[in-house]
Amino acid sequence: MLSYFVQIHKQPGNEDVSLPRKMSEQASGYDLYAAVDSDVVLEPGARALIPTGISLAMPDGLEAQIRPRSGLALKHGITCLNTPGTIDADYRGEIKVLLINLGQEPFAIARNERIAQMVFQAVPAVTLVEVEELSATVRGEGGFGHTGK
Ligand SMILES: O=c1ccn([C@H]2C[C@H](O)[C@@H](COP(=O)(O)OP(=O)(O)OP(=O)(O)O)O2)c(=O)[nH]1
Repeated sequence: MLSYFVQIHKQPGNEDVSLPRKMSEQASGYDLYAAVDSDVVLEPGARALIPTGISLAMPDGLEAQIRPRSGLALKHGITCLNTPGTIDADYRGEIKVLLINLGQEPFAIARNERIAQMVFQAVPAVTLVEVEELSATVRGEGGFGHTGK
């Protein structure tokens, strides 16, 4: 199993906000906690950028993905608008979560509430090489449902 050390830093004023946490031993995601000063109410259809109070330093070759929590999505229609959100290895700013309320009722996000999850992924080193022609395949240019139902 690949293993990495990732540095985590709490933004000042957020000592009380939980660090990202795995809720079971083999969970893929670390739950992220809202570092809002007071409740943020998301009206149906509204979106908001929710701070988490943390920033990271990952080794080169790693990214973090911000993904929705299925329970919030099922019960309240709360999901991430840009999912999965991409946290780059060289980003040192506060991690924020762009939530949207696709439900029918207003939803209040409280300080220290679990709002999303963060999954670390290895990113291969890729060099794009421009060529005049691409190698042939059976599929060719077929896509967007060309194989039918
Ligand atoms: O859900 C997210 C997505 C991104 N980010 C931060 C980390 C990421 O490294 C940076 C830039 O994200 P992205 O590349 O998605 O944004 P962009 O719209 O392309 O902006 P930029 O020009 O700053 O790269 O913003 C978050 O905190 N949460």
